[in-house]
Amino acid sequence: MKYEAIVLAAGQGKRMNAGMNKQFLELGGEPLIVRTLKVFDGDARCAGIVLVVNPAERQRLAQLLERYRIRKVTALANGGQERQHSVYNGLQALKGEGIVLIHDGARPFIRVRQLHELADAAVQDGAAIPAVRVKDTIKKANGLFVEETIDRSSLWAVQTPQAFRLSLIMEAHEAAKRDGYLGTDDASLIERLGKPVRLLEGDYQNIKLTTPDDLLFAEAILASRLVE
Ligand SMILES: Nc1ccn([C@@H]2O[C@H](COP(=O)(O)OP(=O)(O)OP(=O)(O)O)[C@@H](O)[C@H]2O)c(=O)n1
Ligand SMILES: C[C@](O)(CO)[C@H](O)COP(=O)(O)O
Repeated sequence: MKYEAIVLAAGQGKRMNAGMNKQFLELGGEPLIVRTLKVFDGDARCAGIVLVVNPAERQRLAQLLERYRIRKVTALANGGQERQHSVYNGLQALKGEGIVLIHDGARPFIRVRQLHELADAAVQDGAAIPAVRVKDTIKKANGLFVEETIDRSSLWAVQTPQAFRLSLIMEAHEAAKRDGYLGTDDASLIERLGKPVRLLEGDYQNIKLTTPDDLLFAEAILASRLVE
């Protein structure tokens, strides 16, 4: 079964501190956002991509799509103040049926195999997200003093793309908007409706480029993939 994708590129990249939206930073000679879009564009099961952009960067992104011959972007939607608002705007460009994969433009190392696993799981269960087991010991603190150590055996670090039945994620976003709820991912909007979200084993290499250190990790991942 095919799916549609929403790829988010409308952040500011403040934590990257690059003086520009991090989506335009070059990784192995190609802009980060291009690397991310290419994964979806090259997947036969991807029916179309809604790319969510800052209005001021619309033209620059449209030029990149032309230059790198990315053909599956069907719409450019305007981003919002927070990530959740950007996703909401992206959803408005889709019809309320089928499966949607919502992905951070800043995660270029997603594998096509995982896109398919997520889409298939969303067909079955309505909502499916990739996640990796937390490796560090996690402590809850009050200021700089430890309050407690959290049992990590049930803790997962969640990634994107997050896959949903379109009607379900639209309902969840409408409810969040109505209630003034702001989450840091899309699955949390489903959780608050009391509906199940399935976890799929993710990939530690599917990093989000957030701070300058992540550029070093990204170069290493890229180099390792060139020899695959
Ligand atoms: N209002 C927003 C905020 C974020 N994003 C996108 O959501 C993804 C994940 O967000 P994050 O890594 O936090 O990116 P930024 O918001 O760009 O970074 P920062 O918080 O450091 O400014 C990114 O691909 C970003 O472009 C978006 O489309 N619209
Ligand atoms: C959705 C997300 O990628 C899951 O890990 C993440 O929460 C988005 O990034 P942010 O830094 O929380 O905005």
